[in-house]
Amino acid sequence: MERLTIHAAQPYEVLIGEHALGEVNKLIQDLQPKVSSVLLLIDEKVYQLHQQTVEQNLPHDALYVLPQGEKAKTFSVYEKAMGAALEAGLDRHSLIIACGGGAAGDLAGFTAATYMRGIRYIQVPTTILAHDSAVGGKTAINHPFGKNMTGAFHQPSAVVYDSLFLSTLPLREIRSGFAEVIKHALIADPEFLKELIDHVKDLKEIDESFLLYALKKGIQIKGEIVRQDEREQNVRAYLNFGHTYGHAVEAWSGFGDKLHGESVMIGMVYALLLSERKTSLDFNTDEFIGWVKSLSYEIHIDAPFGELLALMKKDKKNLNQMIRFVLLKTVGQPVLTKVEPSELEYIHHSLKRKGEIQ
Ligand SMILES: NC(=O)c1ccc[n+]([C@@H]2O[C@H](COP(=O)([O-])OP(=O)(O)OC[C@H]3O[C@@H](n4cnc5c(N)ncnc54)[C@H](O)[C@@H]3O)[C@@H](O)[C@H]2O)c1
Ligand SMILES: O=C(O)C(=O)C[C@@H](O)[C@H](O)[C@H](O)COP(=O)(O)O
Ligand SMILES: [Zn+2]
Repeated sequence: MERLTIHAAQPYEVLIGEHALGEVNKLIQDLQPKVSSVLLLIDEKVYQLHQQTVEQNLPHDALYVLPQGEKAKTFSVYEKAMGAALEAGLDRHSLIIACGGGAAGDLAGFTAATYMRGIRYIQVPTTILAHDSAVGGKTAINHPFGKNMTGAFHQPSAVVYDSLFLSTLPLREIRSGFAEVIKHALIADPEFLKELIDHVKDLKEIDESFLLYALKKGIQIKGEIVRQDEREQNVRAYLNFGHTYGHAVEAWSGFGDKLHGESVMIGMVYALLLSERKTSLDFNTDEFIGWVKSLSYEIHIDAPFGELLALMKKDKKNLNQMIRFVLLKTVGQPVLTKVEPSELEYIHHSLKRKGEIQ
């Protein structure tokens, strides 16, 4: 197990690797002010698969089981989680443990951010994707109008990322989660991207130690951006690479039909094609597309452009009614750029053509 530090205004540790869960008890005991009680909010599937491990390692006074995955990020589940916190009698020195993927983490984090105007929480991520979601303090629930439309910045007190959970992930979730690893490489580190392309030929067979290395690297990249800009006033927007079109795809498909990482991959390929037109991108996009297709990622969605545009018009990065996209000049050099709907429509059709070519 290793420890990384996230240098937010209030720094905190990420414990990552084998046996990290064994540290939770001590970690909670050491928190100041002393924790008065603990509510565990846990993804249903994770509880089913790992109940014994969870009961042994995550101390709690009350437990509330969340619906699986994205179904947890709704107003009605938020109300129920809040009710569970009230019923458990949490006070301002209580703690919430968020255990699950990004959806459970976002819902539990938002519950912690708003319970009595904010109590502490720790993240216990259980998916590959959650190397991203558990770190950085973005918490939220969805609205039919768009992803994460109600939320708060609220940093966890710690992140405990035990690799034991990853062994039960279905391939589709591995693929979805790995898209955010690729995102971290694209926005920050050409060497890392090269390592990913060289090592990862089949997502069913990623070497365990390489996976852990890649997750740590992703967390370090994200941590450095969060250090510079915790509340997305400037460079944090780069972490949103692939998410403008990606979130539209996710919302259009009803939150669940297309997974977050699957949608982000479509959004990243879209943003690369847009970069070719807007920034004279210095990158071999076709080679990249070949690689991600070989990993069985889809790179387009058959959705009407007008409906995706309406969703992109609600994106949180927009200013003064202008859609703003994170584009790349080259790998490791993102830039936030205003884009016209006509340019977006052109790329939507190019992407469809590329997506249809085998
Ligand atoms: N807050 C952030 O900074 C941030 C960053 C990236 C993504 N997100 C959010 O994260 C969410 C996606 O997270 P995710 O991909 O982790 O998906 P998820 O939380 O929806 O979980 C995916 C599925 O895997 C199951 N699962 C979880 N852990 C498992 C395990 N160890 N073994 C077997 N099954 C397991 C869940 O029950 C669910 O069905 C999206 O809502 C996205 O918006 C947030
Ligand atoms: O941490 C960030 O900042 C990100 O943008 C990370 C994204 O991967 C993540 O999906 C995030 O939830 C998107 O945030 P949003 O502000 O676009 O809702
Ligand atoms: Zn994301």
